[in-house]
Amino acid sequence: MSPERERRPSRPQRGRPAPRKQGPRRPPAPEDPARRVALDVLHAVRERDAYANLVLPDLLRQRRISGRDAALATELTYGASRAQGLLDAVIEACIDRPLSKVDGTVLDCLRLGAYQLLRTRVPEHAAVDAMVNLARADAGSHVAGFVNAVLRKVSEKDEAAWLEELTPDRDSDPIGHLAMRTAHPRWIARAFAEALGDKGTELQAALEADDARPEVHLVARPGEISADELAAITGGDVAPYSPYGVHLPAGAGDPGDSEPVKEKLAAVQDEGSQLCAVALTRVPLEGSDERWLDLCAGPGGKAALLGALAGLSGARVDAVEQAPHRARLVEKATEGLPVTVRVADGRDPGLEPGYDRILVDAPCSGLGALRRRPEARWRRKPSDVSDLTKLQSQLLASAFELLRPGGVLAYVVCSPHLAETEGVVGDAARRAKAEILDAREYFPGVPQLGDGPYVQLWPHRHGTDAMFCAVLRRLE
Ligand SMILES: C[S@@+](CC[C@H](N)C(=O)[O-])C[C@H]1O[C@@H](n2cnc3c(N)ncnc32)[C@H](O)[C@@H]1O
Repeated sequence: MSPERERRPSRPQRGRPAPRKQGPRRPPAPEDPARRVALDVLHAVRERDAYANLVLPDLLRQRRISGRDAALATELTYGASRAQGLLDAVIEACIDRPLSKVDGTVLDCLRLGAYQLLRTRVPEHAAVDAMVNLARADAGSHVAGFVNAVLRKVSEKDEAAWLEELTPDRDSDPIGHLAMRTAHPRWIARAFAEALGDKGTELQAALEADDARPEVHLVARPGEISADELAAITGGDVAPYSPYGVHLPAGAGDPGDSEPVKEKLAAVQDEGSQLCAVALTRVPLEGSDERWLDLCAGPGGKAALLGALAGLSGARVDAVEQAPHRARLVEKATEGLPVTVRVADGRDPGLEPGYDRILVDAPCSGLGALRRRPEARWRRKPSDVSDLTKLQSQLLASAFELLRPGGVLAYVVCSPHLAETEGVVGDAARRAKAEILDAREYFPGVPQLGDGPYVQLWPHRHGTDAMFCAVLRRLE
């Protein structure tokens, strides 16, 4: 064993990255464009809270990277982002201080290097040398020895052996065990376990499905094109549950390029979102059924579906959105439909009460759609949930004020976290004197919906995002 491997590497420096001695960030290393892009994306995510799946395609385009290099850059960026917790645990086991004391740029290099060593077939020397070079370029030559030593230590074991060493015991800590095995933060694994009422095989299936890349779903605009026609044109499959849904095959290319989407006969929308919007329209009503409201409408996916269905039944939709730029997206999505978009705070939107149907698709932690954003699970914090539940309760209370007696409301969040789902709804229903309806009735044909009255969809059960839907009727 080399002396490097015997020594426990020490950290290169404390605190923030060393100022670069040669002015601004270096141009991409021409000999290793894939790793350079991956590193730059991790940097943007860490420093600017950027979204990897937005930054990466931009950088690939700007730098004209395609083919195998683009594929490698994508694999490294998304893989290292998803597996961050596991990679960090391994790196921490290879150094003699907390990870928080490692310079951010160096840490990005270590994460990318560890990912290559543990989860790809990149040869050890290629992975280590490449990351040492990048670390040297970005953080200075004094870090090269440290990065080299840490990565050599990481490479002494494969992923299975590291997991064996680092994973808590399944019997004494089942949630910690699965969290580490599936590279999820413990608090998210616990939230899933509480929502599922399971810490075993089903939790494992849920966490594994959360790691898989989601299929792309389209919604066929009601009255314009049927799901059958849309499936035939796009080469997709008619969705199993939504009457308007189509699942595109993997690798079908950019759905925005397909003719039906360009002509606004269809749009990209997860089947779970379609089901929740449609559920609201399925609830029987006595009396008028003309005024519908979408209280949190941006960017307009559900408003467009509701608008199309309203158009077919002679109703109109008011779509409220607080953020002006998102309200513009709603306008674009609902062009030509009987939808009026208003920029307002849904907690006090200044609208005339008396709505027949209201959708509250509330801002939420998004724990149900983590699979769409590789880094999202590591960015979210438990405190996000407590901040959001207050806003969710206020929006729901406002919606009840605007609903007519006998009118119906769907409360939807893309999260299975019990505080954001049952917690918010139970409180609001008590305060507003509302009846909680059995939402499962409005999801016909959808299996595994549990005991009700709420509907919680799951990627591993339904192939959808983990959307939650409660349906309530105002009593008086
Ligand atoms: C989950 S998203 C809605 C998704 C949308 N229904 C769709 O299907 O495309 C929640 C939206 O609520 C908006 N929002 C946040 N706070 C709000 C408030 N106080 N009033 C109205 N809208 C708000 C956010 O800007 C965001 O666009």
